Amino acid sequence: MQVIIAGSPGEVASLAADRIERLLARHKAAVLGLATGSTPIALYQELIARYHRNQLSFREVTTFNLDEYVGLAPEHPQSYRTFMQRQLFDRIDIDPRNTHIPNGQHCPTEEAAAYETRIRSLGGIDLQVLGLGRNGHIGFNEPCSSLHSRTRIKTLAEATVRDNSRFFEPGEFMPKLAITMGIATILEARQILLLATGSAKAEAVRTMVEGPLSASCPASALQQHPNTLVIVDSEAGSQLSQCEYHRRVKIETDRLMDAERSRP
Ligand SMILES: O=P(O)(O)OC[C@H]1O[C@](O)(CO)[C@@H](O)[C@@H]1O
Repeated sequence: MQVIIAGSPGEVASLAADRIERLLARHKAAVLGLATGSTPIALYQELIARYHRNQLSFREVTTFNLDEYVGLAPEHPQSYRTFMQRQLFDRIDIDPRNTHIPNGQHCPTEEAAAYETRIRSLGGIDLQVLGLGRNGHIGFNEPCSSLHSRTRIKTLAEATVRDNSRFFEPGEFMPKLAITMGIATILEARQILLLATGSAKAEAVRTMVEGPLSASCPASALQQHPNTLVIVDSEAGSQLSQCEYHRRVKIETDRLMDAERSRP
């Protein structure tokens, strides 16, 4: 697991966009795994800006989102499908037929199995973007999720329901169930990019990076993945005991990249 502690949420977004830009430069038809929540919004804005500057095209890209609320129609204002359309898909040149999000109105068991099959049939995910729940969840894999889990229905933890209630109007129905890629499904992505910003995520970041591998912190499963990059801002990284080490790794990596770029 490589950890980059960026100076600001804006830098987190820009470093993450660099990774995606680099992937698309060598693989125009890449398969991206995408996430919802507040954290990736700045990344999506950066990708949209780069698309407008003709730095990026999504014409041949395929996407798979991590999760969707059970019971919400795709066109529901709070569905993750609506979120993705508004935050990214409607603002870039992606072919809508290549964007995949579980359908919260289909039978969850059948939908989950079909989702796994669709991911596999398109060659698997090249790069998976992840946010991080305050309780250490990734996707909607709440604490105690099996580290071998596949896409399935999950009950949301109370903390998650509380955290995500900010997206719903007071008194509005908020689903307590979701279909989510499993932890084993996520770990099959060839590259993982986890983003976290703000002090509310500091403890979860520390447990994910430095804690024991444990189902109590589902994100700690990423310690087993051979190509995971965690990009946090200084607040989210504030509880890491190896802060200085991570900063030095970034300086050395930047130097190496500059040297690569300036090679004739
Ligand atoms: O970025 P936020 O809004 O803090 O959300 C963090 C996590 O919570 C979720 O939105 C689900 O609760 C995840 O998709 C995300 O990884």
